[in-house]
Amino acid sequence: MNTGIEPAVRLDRIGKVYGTGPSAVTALKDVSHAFARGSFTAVMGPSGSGKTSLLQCSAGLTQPTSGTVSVGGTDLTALTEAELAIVRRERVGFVFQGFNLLPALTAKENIELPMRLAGKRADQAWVRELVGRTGIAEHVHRRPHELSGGQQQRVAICRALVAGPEVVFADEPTGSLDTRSGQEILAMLRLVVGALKQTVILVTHDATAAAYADRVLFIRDGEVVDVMEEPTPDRVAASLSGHSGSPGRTGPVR
Ligand SMILES: Nc1ncnc2c1ncn2[C@@H]1O[C@H](COP(=O)(O)OP(=O)(O)OP(=O)(O)O)[C@@H](O)[C@H]1O
Repeated sequence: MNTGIEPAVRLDRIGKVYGTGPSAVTALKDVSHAFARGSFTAVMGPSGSGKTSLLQCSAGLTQPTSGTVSVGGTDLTALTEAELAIVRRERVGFVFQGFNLLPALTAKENIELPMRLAGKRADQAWVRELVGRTGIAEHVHRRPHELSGGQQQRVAICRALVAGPEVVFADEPTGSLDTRSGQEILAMLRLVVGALKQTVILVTHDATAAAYADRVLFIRDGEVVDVMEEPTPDRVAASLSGHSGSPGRTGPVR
């Protein structure tokens, strides 16, 4: 199962079709990609290109129509809904644009919530390390409305990491933040990848945000059309504008 070289997430020829008959919409076509452990990947593409579908299939939030998805060597497409729910709670972390913190709970209680829901106690040394690394240690007893947007997103990052997930999915995590707070959050995700060897998959529309990643997957019409290694904001922006014509491949599609 977990053989060291097994990627954090492997997509093998996944397709996703919503609906049936004449109204069917094909969101993903035959997508294959291996997300290496400890890597930071951005997923970019025009509106409706399939980014959210890719993320949802990869995270076990929805099943692909064809192909297989493995997280840490476990084939999610072979699991029951109850088994998938355990994978989502214990092996995958999520960070969303809207933070999704519970307003009645303190920051610390929000961070520890996934563990409580799993009937487990959060490892206090790990919680201290997370809040220390994300710079919110002195705010842990505040409730979300007493924190800035950037601080709330740091809390959400700690919550995503508390169970020691194999992969963290971040869907437009800076979408509701000002530029500076957004950059701090992206730097934080970068740090988490570097210091904690965490695997992060980031969906974004923003070339500057994508450039924090190790590589960028460009999606169009449900297909991976380009992979860029060591992206810079300028190269990402140029590649995005190039996609309105023929895609200029900058790396292998795996
Ligand atoms: N539940 C659904 N039922 C039917 N069609 C859907 C559903 N979810 C997504 N789609 C369609 O699948 C295609 C891909 O959608 P998806 O949300 O994955 O794209 P996206 O790249 O994330 O878009 P955006 O950047 O606008 O969020 C679109 O044509 C969309 O309309």
